[in-house]
Amino acid sequence: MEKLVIRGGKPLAGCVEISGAKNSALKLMCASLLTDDALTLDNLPRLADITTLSDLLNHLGVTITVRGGTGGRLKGRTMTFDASTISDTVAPYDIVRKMRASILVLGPLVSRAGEAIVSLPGGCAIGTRPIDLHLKALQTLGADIDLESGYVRASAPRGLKGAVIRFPFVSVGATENALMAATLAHGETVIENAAREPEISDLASCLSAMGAIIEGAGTETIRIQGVDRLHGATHRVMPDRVEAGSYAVAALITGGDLRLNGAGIEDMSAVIDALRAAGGTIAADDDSLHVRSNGRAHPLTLITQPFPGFPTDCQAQFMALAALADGASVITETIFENRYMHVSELCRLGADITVTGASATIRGVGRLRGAPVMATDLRASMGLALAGLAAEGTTEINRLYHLDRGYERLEEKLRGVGADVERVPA
Ligand SMILES: CC(=O)N[C@H]1[C@@H](OP(=O)(O)OP(=O)(O)OC[C@H]2O[C@@H](n3ccc(=O)[nH]c3=O)[C@H](O)[C@@H]2O)O[C@H](CO)[C@@H](O)[C@@H]1O
Ligand SMILES: C=C(OP(=O)(O)O)C(=O)O
Repeated sequence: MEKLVIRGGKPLAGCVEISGAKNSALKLMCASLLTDDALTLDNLPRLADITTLSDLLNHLGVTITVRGGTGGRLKGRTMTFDASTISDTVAPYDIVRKMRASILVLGPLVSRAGEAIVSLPGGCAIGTRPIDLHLKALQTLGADIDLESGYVRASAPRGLKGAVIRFPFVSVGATENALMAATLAHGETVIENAAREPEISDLASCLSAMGAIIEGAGTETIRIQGVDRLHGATHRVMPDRVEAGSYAVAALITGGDLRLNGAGIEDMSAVIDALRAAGGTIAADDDSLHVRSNGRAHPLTLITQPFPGFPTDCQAQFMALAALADGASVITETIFENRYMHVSELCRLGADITVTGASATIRGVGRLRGAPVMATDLRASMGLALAGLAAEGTTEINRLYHLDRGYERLEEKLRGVGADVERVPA
């Protein structure tokens, strides 16, 4: 076990390279199951979740070749996924329990191999996170679904059949599972009330490069004409908009000035609006986002929403910023029912936050003071790290494995812009 020790109070300044998006990379890797040719992905981040999914794909028979970075040590890796032979269609509990996104092998497996047995991923700290919409979508495409001993058994021995899938509410993962499954279904599939997240568009563009016929990705209606087979392709993973949003908050919360190279600015409007509302000077040029603090943040009113709304994955980070604002902020979480696990830990650093139902009222304080805190989930951990960077004294963040799921070389990137942070044995 390791912990992060942050000696706060230093304004961060300089450039941060933004990595490839975890939440796109994982789905793109699952898409490799749809073809017996090789799929090459560039700009893959070095993250624990990528390793976990690689282990799962290996278990299913996918051969993976890693070709190192495309540039300096902080550049992404290139990996080739060869699923010419799917030797096993069981995604075991031991791997799936480490990462919920493992459920994204279900659609591709049943669509290409005609069957899949995938462990139910279970809930996690941020909510119960059922997968009913994923299962309903695959049933609509003609898969037989049974739940047995903690596993989902999906079968479609004669292949899936295109259909109209109408989601009752927006789900990123269910849209992705349905989209991947539909590429090899017979006939046309229409996904209504689809998620519009940029990661869906990135997945659709990779699938299209593999020969899929897809229209409307990035809108609420996606049309897919099924094809007999997909072929290999090379695709570059989009930038991580949540990582970029997190470093943007690091600039404002420390009174700093950061240039975020490779940030996907066009996918960050809601976050950029929030950074401006907080009083930051934000400039976008080419592929970098320049974020400069103008002193203490202004209070914020934020509501998490599906894209293009403000992302739930940036909620904890902006709550840390609001904790030091010059007035009272209100943040409302509408996506996950339990995504306030960081509140009590922020309060241990001196924040003044009250949660009522889905809303948190954050009364800004003049300063935070370092303390040992416990990370509960990925973004909560980043919220605490950001608060620690601004706090007086030393903050220790335990359970670092949460951060390692989603932030590539965090302490290296932070040290590169002047933070006093180190990883030590816990
Ligand atoms: C690996 C990945 O990309 N994770 C992201 C993905 O998660 P994920 O794809 O799991 O999130 P969803 O969009 O599916 O979840 C949205 C809401 O729908 C609920 N739901 C979802 C599916 C279902 O079958 N039934 C159901 O009730 C969930 O519990 C949640 O309350 O999108 C979330 C929302 O932007 C992000 O916070 C996660 O970082
Ligand atoms: C919640 C997240 O990831 P996951 O869906 O994999 O838990 C996240 O990236 O913030």
